[in-house]
Amino acid sequence: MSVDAATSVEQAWVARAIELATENVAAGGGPFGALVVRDGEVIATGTNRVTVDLDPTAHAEVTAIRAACRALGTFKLDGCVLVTSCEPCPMCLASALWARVDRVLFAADRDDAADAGFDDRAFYDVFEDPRTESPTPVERVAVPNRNQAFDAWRAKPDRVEY
Ligand SMILES: Nc1nc2[nH]cnc2c(=O)[nH]1
Repeated sequence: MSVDAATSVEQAWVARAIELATENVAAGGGPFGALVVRDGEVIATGTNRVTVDLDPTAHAEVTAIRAACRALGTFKLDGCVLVTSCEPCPMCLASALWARVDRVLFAADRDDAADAGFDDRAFYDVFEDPRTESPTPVERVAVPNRNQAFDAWRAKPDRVEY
């Protein structure tokens, strides 16, 4: 869907995410804000808390997803829309996938984030561009019991799947 096709309600959600992001800068956090919306209702909001909480995973989208899950008492956000001031980074996109949100709406993109000094685009390149090597080595270690935990999982009849 193109940005131009967004409804005025969606535009208002995005505007709120940008407002949260801007307020968060003044509060000492990163310039990112997000909302989780279900049936037109804002379930939760989130801002970037990386430097405030000393948590590199505390991106706005992740904090919004965590807050929404707490508010709804679930780990599944199907039926929800994640609205964010900036295109989700690979971690936030993966979080949205794991949360099973129905849609993601964003305002600024990875190039805008790069212009502001953030590595979103560089990290996308690690996943999307085969010529880009991961700056962090990721190496497999050969062990005979590599599937031990998966075997335990498959054998557990009352496992909670997600
Ligand atoms: N989308 C997004 N990108 C980021 N890059 C660094 N922090 C963030 C964040 O909170 N959200």
